[in-house]
Amino acid sequence: MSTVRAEHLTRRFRDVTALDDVSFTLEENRIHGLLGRNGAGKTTLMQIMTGQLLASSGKLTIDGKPPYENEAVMSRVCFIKESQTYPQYFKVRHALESARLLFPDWDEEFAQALLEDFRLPLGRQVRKLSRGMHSMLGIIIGLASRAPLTLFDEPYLGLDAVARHLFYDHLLTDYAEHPRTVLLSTHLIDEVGELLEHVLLLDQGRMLLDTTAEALRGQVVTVAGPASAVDELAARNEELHRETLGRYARATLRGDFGTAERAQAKALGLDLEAVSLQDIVVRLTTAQARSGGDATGTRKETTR
Ligand SMILES: Nc1ncnc2c1ncn2[C@@H]1O[C@H](COP(=O)(O)OP(=O)(O)OP(=O)(O)O)[C@@H](O)[C@H]1O
Repeated sequence: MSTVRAEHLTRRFRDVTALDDVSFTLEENRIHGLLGRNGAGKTTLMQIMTGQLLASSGKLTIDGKPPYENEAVMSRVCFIKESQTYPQYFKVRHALESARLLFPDWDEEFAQALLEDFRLPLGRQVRKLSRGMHSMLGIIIGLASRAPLTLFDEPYLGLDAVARHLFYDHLLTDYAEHPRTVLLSTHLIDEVGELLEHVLLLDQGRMLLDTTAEALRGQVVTVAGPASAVDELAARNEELHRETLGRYARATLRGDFGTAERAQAKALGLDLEAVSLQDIVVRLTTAQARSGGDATGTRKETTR
């Protein structure tokens, strides 16, 4: 178990504000998704969490302690990133042996089972692995580490659909038996929609969304029907997107879509459609750009 707390975290790189006053909590033993467009600040945040970077200001703690140069904290953290490098001579076997030494909760039997499932050859030199096989190695280490805080930063570059689903299945099954805090950053949002219990959405360094997946489903809906009825509902909710065809409109709205609001929409003759996590992310980040974000890493206001 591991809890991560960030308070007013900011990280600047010269004129770029990669993280801008970000506060959130990762509750222990949950699978969190870290979403956001390219350059949103996801990797920067994970680097601060793993003590590879210092914040310019603000505070981040893991179980109450800062991770930077803190071996006791870092022994409980596994960070799997796409750009992981290994010594030139390393074979898959060596990478797994190092991981076994590094992670106190390492499960060798599980690692061997994963190797078989992913069909990764133990004796192959890591530098000769294909792009997807390289990702598999990271995923195997991330899963078998059983680290109380496991971070996956875009872990599956080059992985085919079968291997990606193997990863999702193993993560869910193993997590059910050995709960831990997981943070997964990905652009394949629809694929992980069902996996995530909590969603964090970064946009130009700011936290646009920090909510449970369940709450989010009740917050964003698409309504379709007579434009006047859509207008009525849009007047008391945040409108993220709209398409109009004559007197017919279809709008994605954000608000509190509980039983009463849904009944009201039905009574107005509107159809309600669920919105996929990917569409929610696209709509929120596009609405954000329209409402005053700029391309330099700063933003004027949030939609929260
Ligand atoms: N070492 C650095 N020096 C200067 N700018 C940096 C550095 N690291 C990150 N940045 C900038 O900070 C911003 C956030 O980058 P980051 O890598 O955290 O984004 P990301 O959300 O992980 O993006 P992607 O999804 O494309 O991997 C970007 O504008 C990036 O150019």
